[in-house]
Amino acid sequence: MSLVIKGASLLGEETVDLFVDDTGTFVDAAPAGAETVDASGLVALPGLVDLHTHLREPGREDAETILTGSQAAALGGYTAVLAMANTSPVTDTAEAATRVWELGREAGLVHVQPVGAVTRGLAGEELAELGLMHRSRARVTVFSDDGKCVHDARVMRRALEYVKAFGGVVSQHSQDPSLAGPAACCHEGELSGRLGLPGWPGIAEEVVVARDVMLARHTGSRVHVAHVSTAGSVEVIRWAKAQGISVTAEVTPHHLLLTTDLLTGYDPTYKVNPPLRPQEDVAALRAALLDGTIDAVATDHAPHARHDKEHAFVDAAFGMLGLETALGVVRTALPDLSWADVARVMSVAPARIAGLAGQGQPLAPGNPAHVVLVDPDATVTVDRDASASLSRNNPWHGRALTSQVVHTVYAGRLTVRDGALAQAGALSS
Ligand SMILES: NC(=O)N[C@@H](CC(=O)O)C(=O)O
Ligand SMILES: [Zn+2]
Ligand SMILES: [Zn+2]
Repeated sequence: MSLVIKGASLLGEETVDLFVDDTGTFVDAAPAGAETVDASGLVALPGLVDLHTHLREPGREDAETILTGSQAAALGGYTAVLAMANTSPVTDTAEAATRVWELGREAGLVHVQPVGAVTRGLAGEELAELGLMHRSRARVTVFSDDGKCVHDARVMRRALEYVKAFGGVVSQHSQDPSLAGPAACCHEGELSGRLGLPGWPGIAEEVVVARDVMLARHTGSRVHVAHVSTAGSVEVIRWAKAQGISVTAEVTPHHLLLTTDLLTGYDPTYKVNPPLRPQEDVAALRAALLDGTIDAVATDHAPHARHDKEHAFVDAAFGMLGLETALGVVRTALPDLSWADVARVMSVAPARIAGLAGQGQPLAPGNPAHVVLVDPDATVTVDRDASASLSRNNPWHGRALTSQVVHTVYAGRLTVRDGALAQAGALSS
């Protein structure tokens, strides 16, 4: 099906018509018989790209599947997601990575790009099949033990040396386990003491970020810092970039808007790794995103079944949903961010970091048609039950967020139309 996207405001600037042919490519004139999508008043951005998504398949299909996670992604305006490796079994072989990639293709709603584990079983000891995963059909280029830190410096050094050969990148979950162990669940400070919750100090993140940028310098390889959460980490990354070290970084929507004081009610919805931080850190993260020290926003969409999340705070699983709300949270947290900057941090930079050809490209003839059309003025009150995700651990429930995804186009096909999933029939046409 070819498309005419009529009257869209390109990155919030001039109003244009966009034409898509039946191969899913932008062209410079309306193809015969094209379907018209009314985009008047809507902002057109390149389809969003999420560097950090947990899809839970294989292993925890009660919490999310590749299909339901793809649906949530499309509703959030995404056309590509990187699926983290901490599934069961772990994505640590070419076969496992290829399977995730294939299931993503079958779902057909976004590009699902598997992230490969750095170490076998995420155990932090032996390297996983990095080269084989890269040479598989999935062409894995991003490797991460996310959920766990690659804390052994020798293993991290080896991994960086190994992926350098093919331009890969290691995305690190920065958490020194001797400073913040598995029980650590609340930003360490006056509040963690008062609440009696095990503290997760900012320094446990910062020492790993500092070590890793030095390893990146030493190896000449590329490191990516997942879910940066403290002002101290921002300082280290700013310094490293100024030295010309190949480091990139992401921040989550929740770390841009929510603060640690939400934990006073012991609501496990707000339990996440790394933990919510004080306002000073939130302010530093916002400033770092604006000045380019932090390259990208990544959701860290972390669905959990009720029976894993609805526990006493210390026993509940870490993580919160994010795909469907990310754009609204970014717009709400940073109302002055230009649409060009939204495109930069949510599409262009993440596509570049992950090396995803065809994603994060200008909406121009010759490029694949991955587009999101956003109502910039809408206010949406989040309802956790109106979600494509199988999980309900949504920290935004009941909150009003600015802007709404109206249509999403993936490879020239409408995956979301008028704010709802497009019919399967329309997808296959
Ligand atoms: N962010 C989280 O709190 N949880 C993630 C793991 C992770 O991103 O570290 C998960 O897999 O549930
Ligand atoms: Zn993590
Ligand atoms: Zn994660």
